[in-house]
Amino acid sequence: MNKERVSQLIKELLIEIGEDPHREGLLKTPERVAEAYRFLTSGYSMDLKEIINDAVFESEANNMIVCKDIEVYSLCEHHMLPFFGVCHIGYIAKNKVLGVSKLARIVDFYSRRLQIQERLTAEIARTVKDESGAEGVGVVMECRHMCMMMRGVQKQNSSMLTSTVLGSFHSSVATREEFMSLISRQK
Ligand SMILES: Nc1nc2c(ncn2[C@@H]2O[C@H](COP(=O)(O)OP(=O)(O)OP(=O)(O)O)[C@@H](O)[C@H]2O)c(=O)[nH]1
Ligand SMILES: [Zn+2]
Repeated sequence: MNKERVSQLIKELLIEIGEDPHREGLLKTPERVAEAYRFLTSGYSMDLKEIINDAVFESEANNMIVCKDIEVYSLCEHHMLPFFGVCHIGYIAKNKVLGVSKLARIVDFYSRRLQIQERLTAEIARTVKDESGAEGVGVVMECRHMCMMMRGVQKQNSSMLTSTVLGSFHSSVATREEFMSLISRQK
């Protein structure tokens, strides 16, 4: 991302919305916004191999591994407004487990981009499966979309639930139910 070019575009945007980019409070705003967008879209420039960093460990575990309530912050690709919530990931290992932080890093890799929630959910599931070699993966995400809250239809309390199930999570009702019951447990 060219920070100078983005700052210039934000300055022009400020003028178009009726603001004065020369007033004191806005002097550094174009640069701040450019920096914020650099972070919020940093997924485009991340390298998946670097993120995983070979943190895949031999394990005899062949039971279900679940990491729940991973925070998600993304931008909807239609309005470039935030959607945010939590992501739950489960997988059944096949002789290998992923470093647990890598699940959250995979979430950030795909969420720090312009997204729709359905694609984000599917990309996370596919990557967890590919990187861990798991026999099955389930991902459930629950998010609230600012484009539905602060504009448009203005619904403050609705949230969107998406899920992707692959391998044994797809073929076995019992596996899917075990996953759903684990992520529904109260702390
Ligand atoms: N399925 C899905 N839809 C999304 C997501 N994020 C935003 N949207 C929807 O994308 C749609 C875009 O609809 P349009 O009619 O083209 O745009 P709009 O006139 O701004 O729509 P409204 O939001 O209804 O005012 C809206 O229904 C949004 O709610 C997402 O992650 N998944
Ligand atoms: Zn939107």
